Amino acid sequence: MTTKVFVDGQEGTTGLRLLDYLSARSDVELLRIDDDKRKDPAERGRFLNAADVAFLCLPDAASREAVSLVNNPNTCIIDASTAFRTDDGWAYGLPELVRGQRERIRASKRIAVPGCHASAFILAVRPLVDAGVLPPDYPLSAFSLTGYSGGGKKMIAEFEAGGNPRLESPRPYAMGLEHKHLPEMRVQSRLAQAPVFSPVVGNFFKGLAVTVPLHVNQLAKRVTLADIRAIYASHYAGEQFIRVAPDDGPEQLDNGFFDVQANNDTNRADLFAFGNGERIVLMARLDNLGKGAAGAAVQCMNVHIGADEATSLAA
Ligand SMILES: NC(=O)C1=CN([C@@H]2O[C@H](COP(=O)(O)OP(=O)(O)OC[C@H]3O[C@@H](n4cnc5c(N)ncnc54)[C@H](OP(=O)(O)O)[C@@H]3O)[C@@H](O)[C@H]2O)C=CC1
Ligand SMILES: CC(=O)N[C@@H](CCC(=O)OP(=O)(O)O)C(=O)O
Repeated sequence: MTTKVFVDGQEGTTGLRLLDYLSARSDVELLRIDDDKRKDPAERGRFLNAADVAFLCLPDAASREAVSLVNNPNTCIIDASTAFRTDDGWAYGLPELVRGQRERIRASKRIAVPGCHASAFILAVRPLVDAGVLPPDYPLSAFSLTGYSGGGKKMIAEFEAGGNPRLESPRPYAMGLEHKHLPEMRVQSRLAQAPVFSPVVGNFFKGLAVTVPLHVNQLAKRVTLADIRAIYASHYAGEQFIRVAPDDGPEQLDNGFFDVQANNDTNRADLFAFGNGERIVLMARLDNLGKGAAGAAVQCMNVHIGADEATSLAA
């Protein structure tokens, strides 16, 4: 039996990537809207209601509109936008979050795909909160290094047009400390307050790494780097898309340098703990268009329809 799939936002960065993943699949029938009607709400509504799975790869407002157009109770919506990620009526689309999350994704007809920075942050932080190491009221901060494809078509065009020397060096942004991923970071990590979060976009297409600094003497209990790696290994035991770095050796660091792009073209997230025993940084790395967006959306569909979770995805 094939699954009828519609991608609303098929011409955008995430939408095009999703179509790449899906077009090779024999278990999926892609419903394609005519290009000149792709922003026509009536036509979108027809396609959304004809789909078993509808991916929304749209700005938040257009996602909300798409949801309002769906009246078929069988249509499962998998939304890549920020609109519903902390909404109780939606399953958070991170199957590895905690035991039981896959069942939520399987059972729900409304699935919100996590933000790219948020995915990395939550994967690094949530296990330590659940293990009682990181107090929920710890004053966390974090920064993220990301490729420019995270900014969608507009930012890609700016970087690729060339001729702007200001885009050559890394650019910190969201300086008002109100980045749109803060609510999901707080809620899905079970923190009392949002972190001070500073993203930095660099002159490379894709790849993302979030860094979370910790003072060991401020934690609820003293832990070593090995303890943190063991907590990760236990939390993510059996997870094919999560890799826990076992040490800080040359496999993890290239002459002491960290490679932000090493997970590109995979759906994998790598987790690290570095430091000197007193001062620690947690790091999580992923492809912002893979596990950070389209890969995660496909993984959610695989879980929801009961397909092999790795179909179309590289670990
Ligand atoms: N890029 C990334 O790394 C990630 C993005 N996301 C999220 O995914 C969503 C899409 O992002 P991204 O692909 O980067 O964005 P893009 O700007 O690349 O693409 C958005 C697409 O939506 C189309 N669109 C806009 N309004 C409407 C409408 N009313 N009806 C139908 N189509 C519409 C746009 O059309 P047009 O081509 O005419 O502009 C465009 O093709 C966003 O919510 C974003 O937050 C999530 C995770 C990561
Ligand atoms: C470089 C850049 O601008 N990145 C985007 C994040 C893209 C993403 O994953 O977030 P959403 O799914 O919430 O869009 C940003 O920081 O807003």
